[in-house]
Amino acid sequence: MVAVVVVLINTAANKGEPMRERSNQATTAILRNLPESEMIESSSIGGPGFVNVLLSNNWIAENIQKMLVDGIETWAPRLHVRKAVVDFSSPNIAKEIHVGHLRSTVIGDCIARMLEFSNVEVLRRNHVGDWGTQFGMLIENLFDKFPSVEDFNETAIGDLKALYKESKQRFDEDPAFKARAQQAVVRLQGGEPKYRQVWMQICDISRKEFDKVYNCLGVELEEKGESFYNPYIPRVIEALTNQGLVEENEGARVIWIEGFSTPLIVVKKDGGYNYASTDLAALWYRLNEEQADWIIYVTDVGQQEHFDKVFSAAKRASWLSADNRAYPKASHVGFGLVLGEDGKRFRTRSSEVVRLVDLLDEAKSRMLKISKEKQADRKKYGGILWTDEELEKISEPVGYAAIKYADLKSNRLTNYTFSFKQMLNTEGNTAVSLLYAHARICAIIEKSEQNIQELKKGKVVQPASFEKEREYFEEVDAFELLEESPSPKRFGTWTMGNQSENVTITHLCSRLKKWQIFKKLNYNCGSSITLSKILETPSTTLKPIKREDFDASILRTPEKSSPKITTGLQSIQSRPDKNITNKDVPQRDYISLSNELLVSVKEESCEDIEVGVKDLSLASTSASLDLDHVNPFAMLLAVCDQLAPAKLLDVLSKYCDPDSIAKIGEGTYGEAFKAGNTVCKIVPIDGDIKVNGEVQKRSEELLEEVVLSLTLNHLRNEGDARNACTTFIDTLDLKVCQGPYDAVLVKAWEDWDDKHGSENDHPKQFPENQCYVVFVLQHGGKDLEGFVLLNYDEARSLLVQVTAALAVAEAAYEFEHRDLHWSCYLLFLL
Ligand SMILES: NC(=[NH2+])NCCC[C@H](N)C(=O)O
Repeated sequence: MVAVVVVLINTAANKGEPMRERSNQATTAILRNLPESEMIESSSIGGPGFVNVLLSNNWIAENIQKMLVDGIETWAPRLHVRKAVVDFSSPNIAKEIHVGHLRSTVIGDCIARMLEFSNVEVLRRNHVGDWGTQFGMLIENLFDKFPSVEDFNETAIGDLKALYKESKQRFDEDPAFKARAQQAVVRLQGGEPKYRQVWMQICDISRKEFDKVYNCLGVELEEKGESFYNPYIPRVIEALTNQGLVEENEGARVIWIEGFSTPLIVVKKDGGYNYASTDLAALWYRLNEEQADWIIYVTDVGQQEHFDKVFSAAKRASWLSADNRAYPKASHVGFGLVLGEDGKRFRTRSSEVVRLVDLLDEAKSRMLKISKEKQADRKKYGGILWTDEELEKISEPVGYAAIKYADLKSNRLTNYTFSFKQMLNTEGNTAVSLLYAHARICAIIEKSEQNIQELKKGKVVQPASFEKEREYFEEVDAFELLEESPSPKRFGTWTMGNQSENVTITHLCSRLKKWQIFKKLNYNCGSSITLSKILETPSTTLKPIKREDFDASILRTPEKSSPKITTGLQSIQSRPDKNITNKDVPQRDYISLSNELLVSVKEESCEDIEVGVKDLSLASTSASLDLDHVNPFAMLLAVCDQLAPAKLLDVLSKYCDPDSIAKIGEGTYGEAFKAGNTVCKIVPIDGDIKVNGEVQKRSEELLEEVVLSLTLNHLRNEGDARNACTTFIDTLDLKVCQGPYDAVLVKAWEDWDDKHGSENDHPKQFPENQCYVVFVLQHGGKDLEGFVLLNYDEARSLLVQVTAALAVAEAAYEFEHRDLHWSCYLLFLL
């Protein structure tokens, strides 16, 4: 395990020489003054402004071990804080709890957890807005609707949101109502029982809604709403006045704060208190009654100025120290807006505020849908099926976690775009994939049947070498392959392979590595080594590879493989066709298996190598085949050894009785038919109509594929031991055809359709002059998607063979398969 810490000293370091000079001095000074520490393995300058510090593997291993034995708590930082108030979530009664409050809830809970982890006593405060002027209009409106207080209850009050809307409209439009509402605030705040009672009922309804959200998110909060601090306000204002901080301003009483053009209003013109008066009283209470050392407020960045002013007033009153680092202290933790995918404020389609319960529900139901889709896959491939209850059960926490995680992962201070699609992605940096990884780790631990608690207490685990890590992951990959394949899961298939045989996959890796090193060493003196020899690849067996020590005596002089690549083309060049250029395919002069190798070569030759490698690439036809000057269709014919296109049935019937031809598969590319022992892949080309919803491939594209097949066929040349491998499917023949599907083919197509339901277009649609390329291939067996891997050895053997084949093809022809999926593997047992 290695960690590299990069310290950015000055981003402006590149801007000018003096700056660079200074940054160099700084990095050197830091390096020189880094104290000796067992934590640090080594340190170096990593460019202007950067110091790289490599953490010691031993130190990390020892500490992780200590943590495993003594518990993660021992890693808790020691803070100079005994008690903290985290003021978060804090929605407003009778108003909707919205996505802004969701952010506050998620971020605030996270801060509270971190402090709790650090052994700080945390007061998780829900500073709900339960004391605003909104209550006047709500209560007055309710009195109009239900003249008798006894009639009030939750069902009668019903939807608070609607009540709020209605009351607000009356308040704005009807001056008499407005006056009554204002009176009602005074009566409520004066403590009149009738008003108090309705107010409490309204608060209860809102509270229930808030609690639903907190339950879903697993967040605990203790409500101390604005109303709680109301009795403290007069005393606090009086104290501040006595300190000479409160002044008259335009009829209001205010505190002036340096640096702000408007003061902090603490008593309104009408003598009422406001948000700021409450926050001053709350701050006083938290400092003096609750004796908190650190008070943290989590709200959107829009409230930054409010808190700056409140904190500055508290500093002027010496409640807080002027030094921001000193305790007790108060901090505002702001966050950006939540935006919809349209870049605007997150709203419902009818531009209403989104209800948080609905939002959480939607995350759950979308997750359920995704889980069900995965279930359908498992059904298809024979995986373990879950019951509906189980699916339901996992969708809830995963869906909710997705929302939380997406929020926490985003930059706190910038606006954040809410996207279900992104947050519920099963891959990438999302809660879903993290939880999946966690579940897998748990499954591995469970399957290992080891007592983890006991293992933890064992002796210090020496830092694993990379070799071992790789070995481990290769094994895990083999397991994964087993699990993903439709293997029988219930039988005892999780055996670790045949331990008595001296078989390890590591040997493949170490041999590959040695081979690379040898190549590197011998690059300039011109010797190479035969990869297939080193690998001792079992070409088509599903038996495990045997241990074979590397034998340096098999070093050979590298003769490049290019003459072989071009065999197919050379046969074209000898044909009389005028359209084909006589341009020779460049000789393959450079073999590069890794960047490491490229980098190690002397500088002046780097460019040549790059050019060489480009020329070699099978994809860069421009270098090997000058397509600007040839007719690709003619070229295709020539490569296929034809003067004119053949008929489909003539090609296929070479291998069997036409009536026995059967369709065996399909893709958007075309269709596969079984003809005797071969599989004929028919790919329509060059036509103008769309086939299976796609534009048809052009001759030039097929030409590439055809040359590729021929090229890979050369690997089968078993007479030559260099880079030999028979793992790639044998291309027995290649033909360009023309004309519609023959009746037997149409019948075969329809038979398959009856059984499997084709997703492809009916071949009837092909016009008279439709062209195709037919790949006649060796029948390779069953594809991995449907193949049952029975044990670890089989999975490993498959991985070894595939890896080896890819390595051989890469060594020989720079071939890279960039889209390997499980229908690309065909398997059969020997
Ligand atoms: N002490 C505080 N001011 N806390 C934050 C309260 C947030 C406020 N109720 C709002 O919805 O924006």
